[in-house]
Amino acid sequence: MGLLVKGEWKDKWYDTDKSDGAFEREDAQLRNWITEDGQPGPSGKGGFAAESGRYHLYVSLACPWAHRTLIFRELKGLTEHISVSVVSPDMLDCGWTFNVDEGSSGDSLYQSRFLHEIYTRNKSDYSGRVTVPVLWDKQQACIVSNESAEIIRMLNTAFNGIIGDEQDFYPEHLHSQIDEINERVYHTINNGVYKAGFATKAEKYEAAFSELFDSLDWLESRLTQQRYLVKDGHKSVLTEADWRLFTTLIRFDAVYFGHFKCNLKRISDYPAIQNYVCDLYQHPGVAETVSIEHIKRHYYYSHDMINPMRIVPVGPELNFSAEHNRAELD
Ligand SMILES: N[C@@H](CCC(=O)N[C@@H](CS)C(=O)NCC(=O)O)C(=O)O
Repeated sequence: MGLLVKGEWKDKWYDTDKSDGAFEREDAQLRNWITEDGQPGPSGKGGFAAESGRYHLYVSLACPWAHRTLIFRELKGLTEHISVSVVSPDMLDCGWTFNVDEGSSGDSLYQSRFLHEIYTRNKSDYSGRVTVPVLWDKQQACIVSNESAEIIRMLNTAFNGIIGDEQDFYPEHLHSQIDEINERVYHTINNGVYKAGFATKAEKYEAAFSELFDSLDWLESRLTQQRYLVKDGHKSVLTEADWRLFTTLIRFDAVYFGHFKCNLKRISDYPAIQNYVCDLYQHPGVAETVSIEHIKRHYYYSHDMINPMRIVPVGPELNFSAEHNRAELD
């Protein structure tokens, strides 16, 4: 694990000293948008028009943030239009690598060895963390974005004219409801598990732990009443809020419960949430984006600060293909 400082790779773990033992996630720096006609999006510069075959995603199958982008690529029928490279699950001294022997697909564009080469190809003196996902423009040979929350919004709409798909996971009239749920889910669940797992002081871990399980209780009661998180009139509808939550829930029992010490309850102890995960997992195209093997290997093997012997647990038994009762709910 490390970062780039003026284009030079430095092997360095997260610095929690400056925040008294709390893990604080850095904001993504590269924030351009693909739009239908290449006009600038809400941030960054323009010139990134939606085109078939022009863009490439660098992802890790282990990473919950990258996972969102793979799900949207599937849901929106973009697999033929946006190519993908998968990094190795092992993220050690050199950061994310394209080591094929360890399960990477290799870098089909530049045959790079390390993901940090993609960041310096974009900007030779880049300083910052080298994270997945990365959305790459093959035409201009540069990074469009390294912020998953924004990449999924681009995939949701920018390519509609090309693919003829109008499914909208962030409909205008539901923005405020979706944003409000995303806010709580992000801070207490998506990033909450990391705040618990990467804390270096007990009180910071305990604070994240209690917020996390308060939010899971809130979700259990909400999902007992309704199929999806957001209501549109009487019925709930599937939105990006569900997909953003899903990528954390699917990793929970395999990794966060043990490795990040989020062990008050497993997801399988919450009947409604467990069925909800199965429901989303069984949505067409989604199971293909889930690799429990990469997920377990990445966290347990890469974070030697937390698991110095790098032994990857064999269990638990997981069955996301089980029957669920969710279709009966509003
Ligand atoms: N804001 C980013 C966060 C991405 C992120 O933190 N990815 C992790 C993998 S789960 C990563 O690449 N970490 C490497 C590092 O922090 O050095 C997003 O959502 O796209």
